[in-house]
Amino acid sequence: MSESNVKFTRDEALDFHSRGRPGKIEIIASKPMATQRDLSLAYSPGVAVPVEEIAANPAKAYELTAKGNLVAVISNGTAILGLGNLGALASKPVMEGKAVLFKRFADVDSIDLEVDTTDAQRFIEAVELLGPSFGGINLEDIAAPDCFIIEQALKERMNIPVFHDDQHGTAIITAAGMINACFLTGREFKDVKVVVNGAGAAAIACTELIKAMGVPHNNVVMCDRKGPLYPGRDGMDQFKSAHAVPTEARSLKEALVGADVFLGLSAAGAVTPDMVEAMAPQPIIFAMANPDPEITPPDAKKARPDAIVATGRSDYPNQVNNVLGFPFIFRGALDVHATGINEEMKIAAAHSLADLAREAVPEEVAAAYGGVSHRFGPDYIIPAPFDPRLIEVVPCAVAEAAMRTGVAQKPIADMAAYRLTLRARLNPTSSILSLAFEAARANPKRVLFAEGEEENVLRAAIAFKEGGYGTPVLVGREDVYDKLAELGVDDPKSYEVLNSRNSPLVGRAVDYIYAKHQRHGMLRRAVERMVNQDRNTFAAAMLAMGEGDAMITGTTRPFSESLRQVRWVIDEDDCATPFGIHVVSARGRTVMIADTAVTERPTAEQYAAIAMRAASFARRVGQEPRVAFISYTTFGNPPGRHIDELRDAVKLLDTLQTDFEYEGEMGPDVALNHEMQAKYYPFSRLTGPANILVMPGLQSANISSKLIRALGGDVALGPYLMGMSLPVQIAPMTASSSDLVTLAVLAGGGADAIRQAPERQKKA
Ligand SMILES: NC(=O)C1=CN([C@@H]2O[C@H](COP(=O)(O)OP(=O)(O)OC[C@H]3O[C@@H](n4cnc5c(N)ncnc54)[C@H](OP(=O)(O)O)[C@@H]3O)[C@@H](O)[C@H]2O)C=CC1
Ligand SMILES: CC(=O)C(=O)O
Ligand SMILES: [Mg+2]
Repeated sequence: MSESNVKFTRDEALDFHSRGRPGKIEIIASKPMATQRDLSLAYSPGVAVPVEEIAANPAKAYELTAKGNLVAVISNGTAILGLGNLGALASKPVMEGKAVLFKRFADVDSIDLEVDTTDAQRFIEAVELLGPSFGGINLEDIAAPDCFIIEQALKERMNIPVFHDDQHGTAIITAAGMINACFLTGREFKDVKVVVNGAGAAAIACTELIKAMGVPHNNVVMCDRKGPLYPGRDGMDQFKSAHAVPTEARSLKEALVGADVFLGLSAAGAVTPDMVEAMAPQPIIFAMANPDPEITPPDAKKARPDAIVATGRSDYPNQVNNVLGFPFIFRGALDVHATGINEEMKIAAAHSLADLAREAVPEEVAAAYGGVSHRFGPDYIIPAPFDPRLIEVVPCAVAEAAMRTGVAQKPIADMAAYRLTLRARLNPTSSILSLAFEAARANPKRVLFAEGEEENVLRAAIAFKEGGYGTPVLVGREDVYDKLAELGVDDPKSYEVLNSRNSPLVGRAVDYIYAKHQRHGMLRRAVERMVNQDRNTFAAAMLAMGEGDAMITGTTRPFSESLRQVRWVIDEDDCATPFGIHVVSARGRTVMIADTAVTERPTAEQYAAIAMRAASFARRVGQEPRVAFISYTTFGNPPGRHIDELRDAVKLLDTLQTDFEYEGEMGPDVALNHEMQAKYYPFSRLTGPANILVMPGLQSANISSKLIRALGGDVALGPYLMGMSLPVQIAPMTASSSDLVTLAVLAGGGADAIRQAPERQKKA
C-alpha cells in the first residue's frame, strides 16, 4: 500500500475480515419466523400460494419475493481491482465488499457469486440460468476482452439490467469528474486531447462514454502495455482496434506530450512525474488504478502543481471510483423495473453527479472531511460517497432517464414522493458512524481517556491513535506505560499520560473546581482529595481547562455515578439538561430514542429541549428529523395521566422558531406508521414515520432500547450523551474496546458539534 492519510497494517485488514463472523455479509430474515404459523406461511404449505401466483404471472415475483431488490455481484476473478487474474475464490472479498456497499449506500440487497471459470461461454450460461433469482446483475472484475462478450450476451439473453460495473460504473463517474474538471479549466469536451492508459474493461468503456458525450474519436489516444493503439499496430483485438487512431506517439510518454487529460485505468505506478510534466497547462490527471494509482497525488502535484488530480481511493481528494455510482444507479433502475441500463441512463447519472458537486456541500459531508473547504473546485470535482444527497439525486436521474427512453416497466408517477422514499432508505446508524470516523481522521482531536489504567480502555486508546482518529490522553498512574508495553506498544512514551498524583496541572485543576464550588460549602482540601483520587473529576477538570477536546469514561462505575462526577466539574449546556440518545434498529428501520440516560420524568421544557437537540443530532448525521412524543395515549385516547407534560412540550415548541417536524402525544405504533397517522389522525403534522421517539420518561426510554436489543434488534449507539457544555461521553460498563473507540470518535466530533450547534441560540 502506498503512503496516504489512512493507515492500516496487513494484520488489521485480515483482522477486520476474520473478526466475529468471517467475511462481511450475512442474510437476515425480513419476516417473523417465530411461530408454527409463521413457518406454515413462510414455508410449506403457505409458500405454495405465491408459487402458484408467480407461475401464473411472473411479474408477481417482484411483489412476492426479494427479487426486485436483489442484485448479484458476479465475478470470475480475472481482473481483481488492478491485481490481475487471481481467480474466482480470491475475488470473494471484493465481491462481498461490493455487496455490502450496495446495502450501505442504497439499501439494495446484494449477494456475491464467484463463478470458477475463465471460459466465457460457460460463464454466460451459468449467469443466464440464475436470471430468475435477481432484479439485476452487476458483473465485476472480469478482464477484457471476455467482459465485453459476456456482458453483451447476457444483456441479449436476460430481461433484467446487466451492468459490468468496471466498464459503465467507472465510465459514469469518470465522465462526471471530467465534466467538472473541464469546466474548472475552461475546456470543452469537443476540444480536449485525452490519453487513456489501459485498454481493458474500464478504459474502453470510459473512452466510449466520453466519446458519446462529445470528445472526438481522434482526440483520444489509448495505450496498452505495448503503448499507443494506432491503425495497423500488432496485438490488437477488435475492441482495441475500434479505438486505434493515427498518432506519431509510440509510447505513453510521447502520447502525453501536450495532452489535456490523462485517464489511468491500468496499473500502479504506470506513470512517472516526467510524463505528466509534459502535459498541457492545468492538466487533468485521473489515476484510477486500484488499490494503488498510476501516479500518487503528491507525486503528480509535485510535478504539476497546476493539475487537477483524482484517484480511485477514498483517502485522497477527488475519489473517482465506481462506488459513487453502482449503488445509486441500480437503485433507480430497480425502482422502475428497468429492462436494462442504457446510454441515456448512464449520461443522466454522470450529469447528476457533476451537478451535485457544484452545489453547496451539506454540513455532514463537510464534517466528514474535517469541516474544511468542501467547495466545488480542483480538490472537489465530484461528490464524496458519504454525501447523503446521492441517494436522492442519482436514482431519480436514472429512473427518469429510464422512463424517458421506454425501458421502465413500472414508471414512477410522483417523482417528489419517490425522492422522499429514497432518503428514508439510508440507515442513520451507518451514516453516523461512517461520517464520524471520516471526520475524526480529517480533524483529529485530543481525547481524554479518564480510565487510562483499564486494559480495554488502553486497547481502545491504542486503536484510536493507530487509526489516526486523534491523540489519546490517558489519565492514570505511571504504570500506564508498562501496561501499554504489555499490550505490544513499541514506544509507550509516545502516549501522553496525565497522573493526578504528580501532574503539574493538578494545582490549576483544584483552583478551577474550588472556584466553582467554594460558595457551596466545599473546602479546598476536599477538592484536592477529589482531584487526586477521582479520575473522572481530574479528567473533567482537564477537559474544562482545555487539555483535551473531549473526554470518555464510564467503564469502571455505573453511568449515573460517572455522570454525577462529571457534572460536578462540567456545566450543562445553557439550554438543556443532559440526556442520552440510543440509536436502535430492527428489521431495517432505525430510530433514535431519548432520554435513555438521565432524567426520570422530564418537564415540558426538558422534553422540548430534548426534542430540539435530538433533531439537531439527527441532522448532523444526515437525517431529516421527525420527532414524536411517545405515550400509551394517542391524541387523548385512551385518556390517562402523565401526558400533560408531553402536550405542553408540543405547545412550547409551537411558540418557538423550530425547523423540524414534531407531533404528539402518540403511541409508538402510530408514530412509526405514517399510513396510520394519515388515516386516523389526518391533522398530525408529521409527513412520514417518526425517526426520533421522545419517550415519556427515563424508564420507558431505557426499557425500550434494552428490549429492542434483547429481542434481536441492534443498539448501534447509546447512550450518546448530549446537553453538556463540553463533549463528554460515558460508556456503558459493559463497553468493549471497539465501543470505546466509537464513543471516543463521537466525543471528538461532538466538540465541533457543540461549538457549531445552531440551537444554542434558541433557548427552550
Ligand atoms: N477507479 C475505479 O472506479 C476503477 C478502477 N479500475 C482500475 O482500472 C484498472 C484496470 O481494470 P480493468 O479494466 O477492469 O482490467 P482489465 O484486465 O480489463 O484491463 C487492464 C488493462 O490495463 C492494461 N495495463 C495493465 N498494466 C498496464 C501498464 N503498466 N501500462 C499500460 N497498460 C496497462 C492492460 O493492458 P494489456 O491489454 O496490454 O494487457 C489492459 O488493457 C485496474 O487497476 C482497476 O483497479 C477499474 C474499474 C473501476
Ligand atoms: C473500483 C473497482 O471496481 C476496481 O478497481 O476494479
Ligand atoms: Mg472492479
